[in-house]
Amino acid sequence: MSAISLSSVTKRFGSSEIIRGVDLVVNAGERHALIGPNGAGKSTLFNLISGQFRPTSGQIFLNGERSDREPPEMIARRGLARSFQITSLFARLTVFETVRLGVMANRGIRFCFWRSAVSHREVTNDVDGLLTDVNLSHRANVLTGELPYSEQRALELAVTLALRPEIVLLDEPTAGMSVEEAAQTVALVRRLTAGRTLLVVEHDMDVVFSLCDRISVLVHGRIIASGTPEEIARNESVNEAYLGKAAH
Ligand SMILES: Nc1ncnc2c1ncn2[C@@H]1O[C@H](COP(=O)(O)OP(=O)(O)OP(=O)(O)O)[C@@H](O)[C@H]1O
Repeated sequence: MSAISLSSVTKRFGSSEIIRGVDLVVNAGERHALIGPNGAGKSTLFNLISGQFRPTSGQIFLNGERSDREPPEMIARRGLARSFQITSLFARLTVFETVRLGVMANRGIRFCFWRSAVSHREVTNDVDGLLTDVNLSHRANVLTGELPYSEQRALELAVTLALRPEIVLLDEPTAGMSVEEAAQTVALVRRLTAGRTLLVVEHDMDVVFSLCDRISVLVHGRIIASGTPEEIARNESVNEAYLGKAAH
């Protein structure tokens, strides 16, 4: 069963075709990396899957059902969450308050929060659980803007997971991190995405090859290969178009 499936998807901005006929399948429960050079269209593809953009042509399916005509809120309700760089938005909120916004949004989406009186305790328990999951319990009362960078990214993960998604889209979760921080983040992402489907854009090939079950390579708006890390590592056109250069 595919969690995400794209069929002949294109996206134009004015006269430039950025996504040029993408077929992509992300199986339910797998961790799938989307890699490719700068400007290949990876963020655009994320925006198409999460409903921020509509394809110019082609079709997108989530869990087998067409999704490309639906707005982002509807797609979130279908169980897809993507990470956002939220920490600059909520710099004056504490870590606890920031995660609570995510929990409240999720309850609003799923349980008609405005109608049912959900107890303060339930929300607090959810927030505490998420903070424990991302190892930020000890930071609950710190202002978001004062967290060190890697903890800001962990906080984004907590807010993304507050939506209790089946499908998670992460955009460069280890960008700007030291080797040690990146390794910790990989362990965290691995643990927190167990039992879910993950599609991740990532430039660090160590992260990609250690975290993901399958990899798709996007070059100039086209998927030039999809396969296991081993298949991708020995694919000649991938090495020519991307990995060789990345290694270089
Ligand atoms: N809203 C837009 N309007 C016009 N052009 C856009 C828009 N969004 C993206 N593009 C163009 O699409 C191309 C692909 O951009 P995109 O950000 O998707 O690439 P990327 O693979 O994510 O790159 P990077 O790895 O550098 O983040 C770029 O040339 C960009 O300028």
